[in-house]
Amino acid sequence: MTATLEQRLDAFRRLDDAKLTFARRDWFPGTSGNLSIKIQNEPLQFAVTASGKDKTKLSPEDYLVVDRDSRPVDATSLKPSAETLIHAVVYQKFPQAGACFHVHTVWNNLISELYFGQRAFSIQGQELIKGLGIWEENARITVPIVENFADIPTLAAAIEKVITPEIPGVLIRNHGIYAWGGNDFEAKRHLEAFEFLFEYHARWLQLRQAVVSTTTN
Ligand SMILES: CSC[C@@H](O)[C@@H](O)C(=O)COP(=O)(O)O
Ligand SMILES: [Zn+2]
Repeated sequence: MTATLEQRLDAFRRLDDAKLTFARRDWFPGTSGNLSIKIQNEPLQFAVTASGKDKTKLSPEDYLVVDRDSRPVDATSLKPSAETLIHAVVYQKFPQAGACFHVHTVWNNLISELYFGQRAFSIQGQELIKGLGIWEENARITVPIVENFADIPTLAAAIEKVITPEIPGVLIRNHGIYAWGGNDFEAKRHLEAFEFLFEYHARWLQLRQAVVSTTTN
């Protein structure tokens, strides 16, 4: 069965909302980033951003519906995001995921490079960890980091290997983050929580260094 027109339009409208919200935060520099919302699991079909578009704008040619192999479901001149395969991997590994958002920010890039040696970034005792749906007191989370392979099937396979149901996101070294959730509301909340934690941690390191320098001089 293929997605109905109503389902497509609903997914496109939700993608418009998410896109404009993230664009206001400058989360799509240089046309980077891609977004998807799942329409159905069996067979997998999801709406995804078209490749190379200015994601700060809306146009009638922003999204298309693709299948598990990243192939457009309808005849179209639009090209799906170059990174569509990563969305497909997330939906196939976690059938309960309903939306997947990818942004490049300075903070997620800094954290991904700083902690690439450990292949993971960990943080503990931050209230915003609850934004990831983790409510235990003084929780510690660990976000996996993968190499930024230029070959997308290689990158998608590396991501597939490290993502877990506990942590709804993965960092790609000096590239960006993929975050997902049960629906677009939850994926947005997860993405915002991750970005807060990255920025907090990077700023904390800077501030701590500044304080150490002034007290030792
Ligand atoms: C223009 S730099 C970013 C791209 O190389 C890519 O990483 C990205 O996020 C956007 O690709 P796209 O094909 O538009 O979805
Ligand atoms: Zn990207």
